[in-house]
Amino acid sequence: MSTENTETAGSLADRITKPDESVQPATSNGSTEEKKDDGAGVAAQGSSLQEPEFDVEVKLSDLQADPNNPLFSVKRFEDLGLDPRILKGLSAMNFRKPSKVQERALPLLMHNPPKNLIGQSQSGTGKTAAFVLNVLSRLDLSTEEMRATPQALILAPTRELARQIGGVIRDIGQFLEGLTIGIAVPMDPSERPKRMTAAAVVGTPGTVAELIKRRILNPTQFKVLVLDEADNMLEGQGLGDQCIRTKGMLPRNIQVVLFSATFPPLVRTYAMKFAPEANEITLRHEELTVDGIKQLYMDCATDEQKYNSLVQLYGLLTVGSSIIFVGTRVAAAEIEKRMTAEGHTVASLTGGIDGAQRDAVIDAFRSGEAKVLITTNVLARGIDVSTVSLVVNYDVPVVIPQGSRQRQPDFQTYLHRIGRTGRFGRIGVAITFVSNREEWNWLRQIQEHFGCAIEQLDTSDWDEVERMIKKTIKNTRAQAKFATV
Ligand SMILES: Nc1ncnc2c1ncn2[C@@H]1O[C@H](COP(=O)(O)OP(=O)(O)OP(=O)(O)O)[C@@H](O)[C@H]1O
Repeated sequence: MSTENTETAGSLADRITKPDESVQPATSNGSTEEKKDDGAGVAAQGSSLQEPEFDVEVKLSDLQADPNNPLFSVKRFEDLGLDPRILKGLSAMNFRKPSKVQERALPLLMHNPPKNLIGQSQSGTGKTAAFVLNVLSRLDLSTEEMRATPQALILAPTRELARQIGGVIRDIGQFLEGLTIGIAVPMDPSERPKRMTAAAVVGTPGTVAELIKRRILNPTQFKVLVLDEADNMLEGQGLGDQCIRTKGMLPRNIQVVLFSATFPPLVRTYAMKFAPEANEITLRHEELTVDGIKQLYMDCATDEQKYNSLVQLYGLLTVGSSIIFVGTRVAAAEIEKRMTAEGHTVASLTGGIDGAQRDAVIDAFRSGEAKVLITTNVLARGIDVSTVSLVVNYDVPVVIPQGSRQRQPDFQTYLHRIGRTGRFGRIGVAITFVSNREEWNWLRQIQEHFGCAIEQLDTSDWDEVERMIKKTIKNTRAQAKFATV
């Protein structure tokens, strides 16, 4: 499994956040603890890598008017049969037009009788809102009793993603009176409530299964089951087993919705069993890279030179927000320690730290208080922080396929990692470090797999590197304006 699995079958430290805790009940002011920007901006906000005169409104509408762009749609949200209070929520979030995946998925999702859906779309194109709109449309909040009855279950691979999705439900549903949201992620057993009484429940699979088993969460009235990052959730053991176990405890006729940017062929076959007779929205792997993300690599002679390159880049990293992906928790801790000792301000988040600390770090990163985040694959997927303008693959993501001893490039993880930048038409830069022939080969395979160009940055001239990155952002932005993704 490529993503660092933070919750295993044995993990009993359950975290349940009642609606009034990390995710607040729907309010009309839409204030959020995990403050998101309004979604209409295109350039990385707060980044001096962007040009200030840039007209973000023009840009997003240009992208949404290009039929070849994943953000394109002919319809308006008003044409999709949504409740006026939900439309009001979208408007408050400044979502003007649906993206392609939202326009295509919503009629399929909201059709009655409900049908299953397997949906694929590039990173940062609004899959979350697509399934959240369906979830909100299907909740019955008409009585006190129903408001306290769990009706929709969304499973995500990590606590950070579960909390983020809870925030999106709250934001879009802010005008739905009585909307209650429960977050079920690992927490101390002493903090567990006796009963989870929220209409929409978002959680990680192990915790949710455990809550159902302990009769804290009543599974009998669930109408919708969503798996976000579904390929990751279903592949391999661990999360996959937990998802199957959980689904086995839910009503048989539940609507199953699977979303991801990636569905490798083997997992897709399995996904079709998990979501029988599903409608499908698919992409070829050559269509998966996002034009707004400029992909670069740096040839570093040694591991030490990798570190030196990172430190050299630091000035650029802090211009916007940046994520540095490393292969292991140990590597993350070492780099953090070394950089901190040398006077740099960096934060780190891995599966090795406790839940409360993880929440504090990701919240600080979202708010911009922490600008450089060192992490493992635990944050490779789904995390949406629109100010991220730079992603560094300090280590090329690799995987050891089952039954093999040979490491291979992890195509899916590469795509998800670089997709933490370039969100919803924004521009971003992804730099991968390679320090030997093997890594260089992996990178070449990644390039071939996605049919994309990954250009070299020359580390012998740092002024040139800086110029190149700034120029890249400018060009990428110009390209993205006429993108044919
Ligand atoms: N119709 C819209 N108009 C404007 N902004 C939108 C719209 N839909 C989604 N967004 C914004 O786009 C960003 C990316 O959305 P989201 O996180 O759902 O992407 P995703 O497709 O799930 O990506 P990933 O595959 O990386 O998980 C979010 O900040 C969201 O608020």
